[in-house]
Amino acid sequence: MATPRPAPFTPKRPLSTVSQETPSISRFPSQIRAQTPLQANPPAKKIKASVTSESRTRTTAKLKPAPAPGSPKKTGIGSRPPTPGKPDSRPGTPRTPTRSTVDSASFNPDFDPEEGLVDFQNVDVDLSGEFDEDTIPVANYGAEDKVLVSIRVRPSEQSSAWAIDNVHKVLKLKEQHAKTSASAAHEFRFDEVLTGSENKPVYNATAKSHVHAAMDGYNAVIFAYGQTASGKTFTLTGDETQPGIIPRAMKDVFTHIRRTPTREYLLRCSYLEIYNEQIHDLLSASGQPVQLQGIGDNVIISPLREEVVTSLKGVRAVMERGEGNRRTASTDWNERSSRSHSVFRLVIESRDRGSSDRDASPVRPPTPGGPLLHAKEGRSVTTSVLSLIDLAGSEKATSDKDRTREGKYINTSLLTLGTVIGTLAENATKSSKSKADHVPFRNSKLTRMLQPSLSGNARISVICTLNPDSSAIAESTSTLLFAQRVKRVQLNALKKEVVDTDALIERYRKEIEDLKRRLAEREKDGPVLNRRLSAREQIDESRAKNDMSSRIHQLSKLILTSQTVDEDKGDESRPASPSKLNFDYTPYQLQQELLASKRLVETQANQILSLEAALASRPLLPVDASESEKDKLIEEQKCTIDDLQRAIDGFEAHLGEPLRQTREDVEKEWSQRLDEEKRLREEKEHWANELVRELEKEKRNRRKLEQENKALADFVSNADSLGLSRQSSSLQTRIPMANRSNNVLQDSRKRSLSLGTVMENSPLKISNKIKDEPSLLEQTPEEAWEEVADISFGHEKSWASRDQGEQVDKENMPIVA
Ligand SMILES: Nc1ncnc2c1ncn2[C@@H]1O[C@H](COP(=O)(O)OP(=O)(O)OP(=O)(O)O)[C@@H](O)[C@H]1O
Repeated sequence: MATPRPAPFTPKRPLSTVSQETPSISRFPSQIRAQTPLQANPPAKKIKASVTSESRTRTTAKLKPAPAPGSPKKTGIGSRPPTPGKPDSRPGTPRTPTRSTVDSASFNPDFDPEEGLVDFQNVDVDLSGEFDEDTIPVANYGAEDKVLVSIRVRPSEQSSAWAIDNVHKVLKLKEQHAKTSASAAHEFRFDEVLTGSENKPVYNATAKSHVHAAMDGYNAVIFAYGQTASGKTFTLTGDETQPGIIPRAMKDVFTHIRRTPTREYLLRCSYLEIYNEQIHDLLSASGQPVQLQGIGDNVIISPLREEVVTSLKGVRAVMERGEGNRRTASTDWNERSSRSHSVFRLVIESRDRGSSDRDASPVRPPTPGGPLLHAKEGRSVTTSVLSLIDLAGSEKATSDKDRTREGKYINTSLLTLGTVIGTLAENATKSSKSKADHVPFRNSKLTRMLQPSLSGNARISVICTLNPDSSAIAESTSTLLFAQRVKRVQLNALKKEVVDTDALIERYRKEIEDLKRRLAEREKDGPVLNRRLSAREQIDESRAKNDMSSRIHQLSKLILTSQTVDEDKGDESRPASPSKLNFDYTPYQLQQELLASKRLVETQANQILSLEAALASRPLLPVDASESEKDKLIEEQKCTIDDLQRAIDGFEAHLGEPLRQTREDVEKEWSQRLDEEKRLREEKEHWANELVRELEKEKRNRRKLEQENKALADFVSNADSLGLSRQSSSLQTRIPMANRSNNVLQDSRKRSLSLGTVMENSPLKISNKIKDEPSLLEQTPEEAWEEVADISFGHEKSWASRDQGEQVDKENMPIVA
């Protein structure tokens, strides 16, 4: 049996406050609308149906009776007024690119990056009448370790089912309803219990201290939770007469800057939504799904467009653009129900402006629990993120198929949020961390995105919105139980700061200054230079200047975008180039972007090189290292030296030994050869001396023989001349002469024998020719005699013929003779 559908809460608003033509800015004050450039050209955005816009009630507005249960007014998307530039705004359909008209960092060569830095002098606070001008509260958020949980009960035309005690911050179900409800006995107590349509007290009680915590360097999360049509969007965004938490928070941010002359700030904002478990960047026209990367509590949202904002007006414009891209639809309970969880993020970077300013300025007291911001040279950079989350409302099944499907996703993620909060609350009560239960953060995109904050690294404020009607008691009780669980979650948020004074922001600032100086020089020389340049060169020069401007612009954006990550890197987290490509740019602008990116890569490559060089040349120990550190280093180096020595010894033992052996063997062999050669030489010298001596002796003997031969010849000739008997005398003469010659030959033979012995043993080589010639020593006495006779009587002739006919080696001459 179909249960009667609860009456939708659609309080009406007087038509005069909102016009049909400008529905997109229905949530902002009319005076703001007048200032924004969107007025002339309203941005493409999905809006609540005019009926819904009108239905927003003022504080004192009387709520009109709701349509009869069971017959909800289904306006539907198709029945909404046409939205300029957005023909089909159906949930889930691709969104038409929207162009930023904000004074956030748009692509403009004349953009001065210094303008991106906001301080107390140049901040545009744009104080409006409806905003609170209270002094900044210095809340004790530093000591806070619990989630700030508040209940906001929406006004209702019906009588409330709940007894509300604002003073004691207690809610209790009324008697008449308690009988049938499970929460009958429950009395719910929270940090704040708020009623009415005034958003200012809600902001002051639930968000203000967290906004200032974010400005002071803490991550802060403020989110609204509750059933559909209970007032989450109204609380966070509000309308033109009742700005919600987000516009008030933004206004407070700029007020804070104006009141803090000691620091300078850089603000970036992004806007995304989780629709059917897919994350979409509400500021990017690319339609590219956003991914969650990182490990554990380190969650990177990428690619995500972040826009530098320098004024409240700029923030509003960015918000409007994002709002326009949000998926909303009419449901049975809400004419413009949020069909997604939306997250508005503001990244706040700040740094000290220097000691002189600090001394002169009124200084806020240091934040309790947080580290001091002042680094060595007082230029540390503090980064924090303020997240403002409007959750989709939990709901029962609707009559629309698409809404039912969306509702399933919404309910699943809210259920996961509940489970995560429940587990965290349970874990907070456990004494040891090892007993802690696994927290299923990854079960939904919402909880995964909130993991760092829910794990404790953020100040959290939860505003649970209630529909006080009796028909919603079950949902309200569920919401209150969720709120109770959240209250038990333990927090431990710390400031996030870059203590290193060489932070990126500083380095890029230097580069920006350098580029600006160079650009100014070119501008100065421009007129003179242009006269000398051809038309083509002038265009090139102009392009170069544009490149420089783009580069300045790009760098100024880079300073602010350390959150993005290279997709290809997977889970590895590192600062990377931001994904800020705007497809609304003209081709020329895209080219400029490309050029600027290329140059950035080059610069970063150079920076890497110089860092590597610095790393390589850095001393092993700092100058002010302690003695123990030095001793330790010496000890380590000694160990290294010992190791090296051992290695050298090992080398000697295993490789040096064979080499030495070889060398010794070679040396020995050559030394033996040398000795042998020396010995042979000595022997030769010795025999040469012997030969010389023998030769001399032979010469003497020869001379003696010649003398004897001559004397004999003289004697014979004298005897012949005396006429002695020729026969007898010749015979007689011959005999003694023969005897005598024999004697001489015998002597010669002896001498030759001794010389022959010498020659035989001599190492000197004797010519074969001489060897073959018959020696006197080997001749018979008769032959010798003939020879002698021949010598006696024809020696002159004999020697002459020898000279002519025979080639006798002179060396052998004495021997033969
Ligand atoms: N405190 C309030 N005072 C006056 N009007 C309110 C209040 N809370 C909610 N409303 C009105 O109730 C209607 C539904 O509120 P709202 O859209 O904020 O609900 P929601 O919780 O965001 O719903 P959903 O989850 O479906 O998006 C709106 O028209 C809104 O103006």
